[in-house]
Amino acid sequence: MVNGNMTLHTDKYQINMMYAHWVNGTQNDKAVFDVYFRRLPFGNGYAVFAGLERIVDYIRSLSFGDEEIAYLAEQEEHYEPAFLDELRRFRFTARMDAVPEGTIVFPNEPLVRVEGRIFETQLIETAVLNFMNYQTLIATKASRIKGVAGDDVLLEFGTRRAQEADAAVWGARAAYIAGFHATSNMLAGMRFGISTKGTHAHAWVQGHDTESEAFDRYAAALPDQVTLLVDTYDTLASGVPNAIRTAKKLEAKGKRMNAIRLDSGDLAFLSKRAREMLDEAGLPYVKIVASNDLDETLIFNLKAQGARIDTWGVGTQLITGGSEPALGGVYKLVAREKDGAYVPVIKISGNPEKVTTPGLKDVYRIVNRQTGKAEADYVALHEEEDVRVGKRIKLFDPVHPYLHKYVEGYEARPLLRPVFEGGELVGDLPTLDEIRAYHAEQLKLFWPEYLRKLNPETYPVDLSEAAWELKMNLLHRYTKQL
Ligand SMILES: Nc1ncnc2c1ncn2[C@@H]1O[C@H](COP(=O)(O)OP(=O)(O)OP(=O)(O)O)[C@@H](O)[C@H]1O
Ligand SMILES: O=P(O)(O)OC[C@H]1O[C@H](OP(=O)(O)OP(=O)(O)O)[C@H](O)[C@@H]1O
Ligand SMILES: O=C(O)c1cccnc1
Repeated sequence: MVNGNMTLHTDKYQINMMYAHWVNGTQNDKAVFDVYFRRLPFGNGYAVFAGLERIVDYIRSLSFGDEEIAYLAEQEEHYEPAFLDELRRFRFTARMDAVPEGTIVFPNEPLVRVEGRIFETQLIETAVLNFMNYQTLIATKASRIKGVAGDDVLLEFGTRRAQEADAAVWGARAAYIAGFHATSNMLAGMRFGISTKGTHAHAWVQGHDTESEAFDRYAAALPDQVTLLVDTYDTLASGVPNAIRTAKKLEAKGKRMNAIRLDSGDLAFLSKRAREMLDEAGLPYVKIVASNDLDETLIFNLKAQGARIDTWGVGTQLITGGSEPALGGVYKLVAREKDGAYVPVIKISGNPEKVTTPGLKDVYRIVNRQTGKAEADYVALHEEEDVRVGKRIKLFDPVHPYLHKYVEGYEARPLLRPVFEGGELVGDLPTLDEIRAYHAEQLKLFWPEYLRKLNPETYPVDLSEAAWELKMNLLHRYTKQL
């Protein structure tokens, strides 16, 4: 884990901009930033928002101490002593709103909104994105795996392959949010209260004269949690028969063996055959755990092949994001204070997807009262009343505005909730188990078409007419100036 003061866990350009604001006397001007991502990972139809708890921990501990100040002074001779004194007095006094962890989220909607002095709101960009991008990516991958595993047990085994310690520990938490049952990482277990599970490695078997001696000794040491790894030499010829013998000895002592673990070879064939052998030996209660570079595609295929696997141990492909190593979340300025009031700002790009949506905005989940299902997310300017009071609104696709419909009688659920006000945390954060339960509940809000793993339907994220017009007006203003 990155230990100690994380205040300098930021890009140098943030400190440079803070300095330039300070030099120009604009450091107290207010600014509004939106955090969002533009593209869903893994071809999935949704993402699972995670990372807020770490963001909150980080913000609450922000402070430039002697070591940080001395380092900055040494790094940049232009940083004047009075600027460094200002940093010493730094306190986070801004407002932050965010969607709760575990929320199902979509591209181009604000997930975190930060509003306050530019001096503070600029500093935190890097760390906020770092935490949110990684944890949201892993929670989303875990959710895909959970989606195919159904009620089977899912164990997070990734630590040894994670991109270093923080990723392992926070990744284990993200996986748990999305429905994993336990982790092998003891630090994650201790820190977050996630249940921990473990079998044994090949080294245990290799470290004995015979496989059966290894199994018996392990069972004698931990008789209530015996899961034996059966593939060190030959799964069907020696591993499973030896495990059966050990299970019978345990029965004689009034104990029941938990499981065997398969870690190589054809997992469908081996699990079916091992199941038969265990059943024939009168051990129907002994479960089968499988591991070996598993991901959602393999688990789906193994189930389709009729594999008799009860528990899936998933490591590398989960904790690293597998095919997608990063979520591309961004932190964009959407309004700034001018003459005491907010003015919306825009970032223009040749790529229409990269044009930002200006203004202080809220996002609502529009839920159909008849079906209880979410119809669209609706991004509106903060001052707009219609959606808040349930008036008729126009839902249209911002890329193809002619595709539209009107809705009324809906329920509009605000997604952004206050997290900090005046720099103070608003209320308690939910517990990890509350987050996990909330996430599972959230999934029921969506039609299965949006949740399927392969070629899901695109869930609409719409702009209000006012938000769309503001965007178009600013676009035209700046393109005309060019
Ligand atoms: N029935 C199956 N259908 C599809 N993929 C499978 C099946 N059984 C196993 N796999 C996957 O195939 C990949 C290769 O497994 P395999 O055991 O052949 O090679 P390996 O990992 O090199 O084995 P070992 O650990 O003995 O070196 C793994 O990701 C494994 O999960
Ligand atoms: O396969 P993953 O999803 O990453 O799950 C974790 C892997 O870690 C262990 O293997 P080990 O470190 O001994 O390496 P190996 O089995 O790949 O040789 C375990 O036996 C799993 O195979
Ligand atoms: O407990 C296990 O079987 C385990 C833990 C971490 C990695 N691979 C396997």
